[in-house]
Amino acid sequence: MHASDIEGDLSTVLVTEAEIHAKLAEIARRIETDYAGKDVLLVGVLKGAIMVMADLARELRLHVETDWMAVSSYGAGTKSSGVVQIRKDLDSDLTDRHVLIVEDIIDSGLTLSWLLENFASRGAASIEVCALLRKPEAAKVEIECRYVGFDIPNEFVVGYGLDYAEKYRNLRDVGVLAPHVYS
Ligand SMILES: O=P(O)(O)OC[C@H]1O[C@H](OP(=O)(O)OP(=O)(O)O)[C@H](O)[C@@H]1O
Ligand SMILES: Nc1nc2[nH]cnc2c(=O)[nH]1
Repeated sequence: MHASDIEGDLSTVLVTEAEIHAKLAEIARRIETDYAGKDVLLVGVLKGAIMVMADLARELRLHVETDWMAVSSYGAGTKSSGVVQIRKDLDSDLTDRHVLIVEDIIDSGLTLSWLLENFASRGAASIEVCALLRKPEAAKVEIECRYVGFDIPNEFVVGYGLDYAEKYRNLRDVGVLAPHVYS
């Protein structure tokens, strides 16, 4: 069975692999300009950001370091609990670092709002956010996000790192699951 057969579980493809790669290339050019002459620390938020991190980092013609943070507010379901837990903290000291947080999605904004406040106390020189997807209609808090890939409708999406019950992260496109998957 080929991995792309799981694409059959999608009712709608919202963003294709090709669109994602074109957008990450655009964002990478902006980051190269904005951070010229600076060392950047890319902080990926596990697990959803694995694909964005891998593709964005390889697209950048800059020296970057990478680190990972694991936080969770979603558990196994499709609704944010609003309670953010640290599952894995950073290995790096953020003092005087130019930090670019790499996220797959901003939904309610609660995860990033919490992360930004947490990072602000660690002495970074700058903190910015890059998110591949954003759901404007779902925002419970406003997040200043310097680099946004796509604004999408307020629907639960999977693929390109985003899961449903830990599955579908390996889909190449981003889409909405068909109703039969939930039953
Ligand atoms: O804006 P919010 O409503 O806070 O949602 C965004 C967060 O939700 C997802 O993580 P999740 O907790 O599902 O963990 P995962 O990345 O390990 O799947 C996603 O990766 C973001 O971190
Ligand atoms: N898989 C998935 N995780 C999320 N976390 C916050 N929003 C979403 C979403 O739409 N899909």
